[in-house]
Amino acid sequence: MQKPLDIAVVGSGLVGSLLAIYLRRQGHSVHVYDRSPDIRTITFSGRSINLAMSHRGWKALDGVGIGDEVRKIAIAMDKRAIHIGNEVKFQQYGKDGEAIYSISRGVLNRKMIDLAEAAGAIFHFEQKIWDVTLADATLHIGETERGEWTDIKHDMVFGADGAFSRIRHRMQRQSMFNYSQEFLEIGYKELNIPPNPDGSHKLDKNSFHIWPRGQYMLIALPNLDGSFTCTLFMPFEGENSFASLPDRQSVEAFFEKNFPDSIDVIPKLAEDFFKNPTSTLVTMKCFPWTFADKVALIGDACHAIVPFYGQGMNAGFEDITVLNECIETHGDDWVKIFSEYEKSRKPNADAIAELSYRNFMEMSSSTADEKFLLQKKIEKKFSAKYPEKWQPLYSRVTFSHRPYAEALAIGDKQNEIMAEVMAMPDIFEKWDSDAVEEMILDLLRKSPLDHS
Ligand SMILES: Cc1cc2nc3c(=O)[nH]c(=O)nc-3n(C[C@H](O)[C@H](O)[C@H](O)COP(=O)(O)OP(=O)(O)OC[C@H]3O[C@@H](n4cnc5c(N)ncnc54)[C@H](O)[C@@H]3O)c2cc1C
Ligand SMILES: NC(=O)C1=CN([C@@H]2O[C@H](COP(=O)(O)OP(=O)(O)OC[C@H]3O[C@@H](n4cnc5c(N)ncnc54)[C@H](OP(=O)(O)O)[C@@H]3O)[C@@H](O)[C@H]2O)C=CC1
Ligand SMILES: Nc1ccccc1C(=O)C[C@H](N)C(=O)O
Repeated sequence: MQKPLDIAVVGSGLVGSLLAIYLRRQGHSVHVYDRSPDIRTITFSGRSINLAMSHRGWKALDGVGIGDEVRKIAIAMDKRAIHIGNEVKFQQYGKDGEAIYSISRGVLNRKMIDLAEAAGAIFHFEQKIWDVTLADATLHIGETERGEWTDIKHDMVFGADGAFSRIRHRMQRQSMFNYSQEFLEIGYKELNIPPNPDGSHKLDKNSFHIWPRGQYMLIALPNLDGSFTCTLFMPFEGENSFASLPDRQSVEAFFEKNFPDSIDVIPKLAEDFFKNPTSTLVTMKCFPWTFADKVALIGDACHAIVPFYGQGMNAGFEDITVLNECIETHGDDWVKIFSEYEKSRKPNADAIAELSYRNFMEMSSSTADEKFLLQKKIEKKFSAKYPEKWQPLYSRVTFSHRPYAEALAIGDKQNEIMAEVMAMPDIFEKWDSDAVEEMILDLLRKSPLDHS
């Protein structure tokens, strides 16, 4: 336990509500402010209905003993189901027993607010934070940006207010504060596959479904009620884009041509397509993340990434794990805690931003490529035989707690090795042979991966 402080958390999203639980466990009084109404009292309509949770997320939840509670509402997905034409191919994610987990964002967020409240955090909904005075951790709250504001002073403020953070907005005015934001030319739209009349799932429930089509793709994640939430990722403009689908007829024709096996399972295709918004995707980077011992950013507020690795929330939860480790090490020295926290997290946030960006190509193009699938098969076999010599990149990111930056660096070296292996003549015939194994061992001897 630390010396008790009066701490404000701005944002009651996934990261803010979990952080509130951790701060309560350290003995602080915690006030959480959110501009939106209490998500427990409204029908949830935010971005991405469901999310994939993996090892890093589970560790943060288990750290305050709420992992098992959340596991009850999660569905394991141990493989990709890749839909090409009318055929489905499966690609296992990791070792037997390893999986990523589909969870409803709304259900998870509601549960965490309940748990944070039970832990003693006090929530203030429909409170818009417009500004913060960094030097003394004072929040400025009001109905409108130009109207009257109320000032509320705390000992410390955490900005967990998402990709368009107002807390970060104020920090941006500091000299030596670096900031960048880049929107993708690809947007997304959510669609729905309802359950069968008996409540069962229409597609394999324990798979992450992908329809890879190069410049665009459709994905589907299972929900507990037997439905799937689908997301169409596609360019805003050009051929095969949202702009090229202006009406019911064009949408139906596009899906019939490009996703023929989805037609029967998405009954309200055109209706949902025009009812649901087309949303944007952004990568946001900044540094520093903290101001003295007064203000710190956490989660999407300091590292918004594109969603293609399913790691944004996981990375935000890992911020909390690391912050808590810094607290355990440095006691009440918050200057030290903040400085270690941002130094440790920044390179890893940058690494997962890069990996997430790259995973769009892997999902939308490579998964449709026989050579890619063969490469994954070779890596899986080699890693099963020599686990201490080779852990595939996907597992390093998803089923490990080692730093993302290490995964990126080692993954690049592994790719160089695999490029040589895949260039072997007749690789499709001899992928299972001793010659392939020998070649990998030889390349590893010449260029070790620096396993720790
Ligand atoms: C399409 C899509 C799919 C995704 N899929 C996954 C996935 O499968 N796995 C995964 O790990 N991650 C995924 N992510 C990323 C994940 O959604 C985010 O990383 C996560 O929501 C970040 O949580 P947060 O609490 O930091 O921010 P947010 O969830 O954005 O919460 C911020 C909160 O702050 C409040 N707020 C904002 N401004 C103010 C203000 N001025 N005053 C008061 N309150 C304010 C908001 O109302 C909100 O409640 C996905 C993202 C997208 C876009
Ligand atoms: N990494 C990524 O790719 C991410 C992408 N996104 C995308 O960005 C877009 C916006 O996301 P998100 O912020 O979640 O969406 P919201 O719809 O919640 O917010 C969008 C904007 O509307 C304003 N707003 C919303 N609600 C309120 C309110 N109650 N009071 C005052 N202003 C409000 C905010 O403006 P103001 O700034 O003035 O408060 C905010 O910047 C979506 O397309 C989403 O998918 C979002 C997060 C991460
Ligand atoms: N949650 C997501 C949301 C959007 C796009 C991808 C994901 C993923 O999780 C991808 C998964 N990790 C994969 O590599 O197959």
